[in-house]
Amino acid sequence: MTRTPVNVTVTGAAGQIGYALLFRIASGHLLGPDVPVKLRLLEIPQAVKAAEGTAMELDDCAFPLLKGIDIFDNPADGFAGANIALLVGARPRTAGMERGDLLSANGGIFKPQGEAINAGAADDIKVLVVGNPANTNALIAQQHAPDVPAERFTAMTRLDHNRAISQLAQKTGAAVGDIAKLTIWGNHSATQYPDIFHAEIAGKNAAETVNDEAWLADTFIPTVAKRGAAIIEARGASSAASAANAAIDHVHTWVNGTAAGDWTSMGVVSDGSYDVPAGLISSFPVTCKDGKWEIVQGLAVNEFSRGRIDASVRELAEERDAVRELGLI
Ligand SMILES: NC(=O)c1ccc[n+]([C@@H]2O[C@H](COP(=O)([O-])OP(=O)(O)OC[C@H]3O[C@@H](n4cnc5c(N)ncnc54)[C@H](O)[C@@H]3O)[C@@H](O)[C@H]2O)c1
Ligand SMILES: O=C(O)C[C@H](O)C(=O)O
Repeated sequence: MTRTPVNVTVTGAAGQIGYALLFRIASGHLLGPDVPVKLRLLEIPQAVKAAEGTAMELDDCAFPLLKGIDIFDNPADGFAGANIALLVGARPRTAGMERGDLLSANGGIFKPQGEAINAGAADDIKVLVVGNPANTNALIAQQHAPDVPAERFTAMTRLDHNRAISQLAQKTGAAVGDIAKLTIWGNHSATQYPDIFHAEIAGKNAAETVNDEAWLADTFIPTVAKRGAAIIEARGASSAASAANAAIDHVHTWVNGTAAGDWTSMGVVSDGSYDVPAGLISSFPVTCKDGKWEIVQGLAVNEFSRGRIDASVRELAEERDAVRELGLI
């Protein structure tokens, strides 16, 4: 049976994450080896020519699953009929820019994109926001798409999740595949909280296995939370291939489900679980099944974790209040 191709819109397609992402989507890593895709690349007018160059390279790969590439310079056309939308393009922070300026500049991008998704995306649209500040950009887009169920808007903390697994594997000598139930809570920022108290290494509790609270507080958490800045310092540019890989992981898990006995981390609209104010887009432990996510319930939150979750959630609330004051939501 021939499947109808899935329309995947990628914004910021000519950027560095876009370049690392598009070839993996086209080769079947996003949705699976049997799912044909059509790519819809959205860029600003000045970058359309570069996106055309990437499209030429995609053609040159002769990917059997790639059924078409269209390039747009406006959100209305870019999101028309989209089943999956990866919102990567964003305004980076430049020297001297205050947080309010950054939120305002990104509001100018994510408000019209939310409106365009509301107006023209497919009924089953799923949105992943990668562009920073990812959680608050997702909130802005979601608030401007009132006809789309709020749970379809998510923000990426899978890169943080993967980073934390890798750090824990290096500390313990475990295989990454043996690590499960790790959680990133809160914001995709330096306040995020990578939590190993419920994590397991080959079925054994990770925090008990590590048994080193000083390492947890002084090495593990800051290393994971500041990894983005460390990559920028080392590479002279922000993470690209690992960010693209995490975006692939996020959507693949959302669509195809979490493994039995495991969960993942996603920035999702809070329903008030774990005392995170309802409506904020915060990272939680989630399971996915049949294309839907659910927050893992009933985890005990100790004092160590509580203060760190609260601090990151406070930052999210401040960002929400700032974009509200700017009239962006
Ligand atoms: N959530 C995460 O874990 C994570 C990780 C890494 C990077 N990021 C963020 O992802 C974003 C993209 O990173 P990059 O390295 O690809 O940046 P980049 O500067 O290389 O590319 C961004 C692209 O977005 C395009 N763009 C800007 N405004 C647009 C708009 N309104 N519509 C469509 N396209 C637009 C630009 O023309 C550019 O081609 C940044 O905000 C970065 O901070 C997030
Ligand atoms: O682009 C950044 O500021 C860093 C990025 O979000 C990352 O976590 O690598």
